[in-house]
Amino acid sequence: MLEAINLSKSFSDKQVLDNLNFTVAPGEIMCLLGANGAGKSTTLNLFLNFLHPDSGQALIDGADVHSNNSSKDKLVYLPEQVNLYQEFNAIDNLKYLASLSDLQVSDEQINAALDETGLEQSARKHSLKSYSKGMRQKVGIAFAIIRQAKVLLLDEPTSGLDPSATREFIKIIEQLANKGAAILMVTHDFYCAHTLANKIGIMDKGQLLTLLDNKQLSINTLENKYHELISGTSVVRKAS
Ligand SMILES: Nc1ncnc2c1ncn2[C@@H]1O[C@H](COP(=O)(O)OP(=O)(O)OP(=O)(O)O)[C@@H](O)[C@H]1O
Repeated sequence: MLEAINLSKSFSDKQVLDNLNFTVAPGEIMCLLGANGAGKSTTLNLFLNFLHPDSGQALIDGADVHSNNSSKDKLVYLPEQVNLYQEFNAIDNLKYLASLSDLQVSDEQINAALDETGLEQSARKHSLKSYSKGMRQKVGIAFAIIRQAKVLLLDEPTSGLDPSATREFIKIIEQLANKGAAILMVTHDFYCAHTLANKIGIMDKGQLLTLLDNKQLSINTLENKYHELISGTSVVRKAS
């Protein structure tokens, strides 16, 4: 469970987050949409304890990430570019990451996690230098599987992915949510947000303007709501 309680953050005299409140329950996927500079990545950075809030709390399973270091053990973060160690192959990267988390993992466990992500067998022993963004992401997601992460934070995971890779990504994330992970994803991708999310928050200028029940929305309604809220305009699509 992920909870933002009255989270506020300023840089110098500029308020970039203003009293943010939301929860992401186990098995739930929440997407944050918003214009550039709305405060989405700052929100993730507060949950990662890379930044400290001026006021409010970022909680993982009820523990404040700022005062409880071990709450980060439950979390895996996938940045927009998953780089890892370029010279290592997928298996060695995962062994190394696991060792940093004091986890003992066998090759069988690593391969089982990579099987879940769909990373091809033939690619696993090649160095990450030769990997596409989608393949790197699968290695990052395999780490979340190995670590049995309860919380996944994703920053613009589908930017630069082709449609097939996006579809594969969506399937893997759905599987992780079905296994009980609480997932918070920052994105500019309406299709991905609409396909995956249970709820969608639209942010602007540090505020969560609305929290929508995605299952009640068509993608057109979502897009229109976004544009109405962010720029005061809506998009009218012609039927073809
Ligand atoms: N370390 C920092 N120091 C000063 N200002 C910052 C810092 N980090 C972010 N900001 C500012 O905070 C605001 C919110 O930035 P943030 O990166 O959270 O937005 P975002 O919604 O993720 O945008 P984007 O969609 O472009 O990634 C922006 O005005 C940004 O310039």
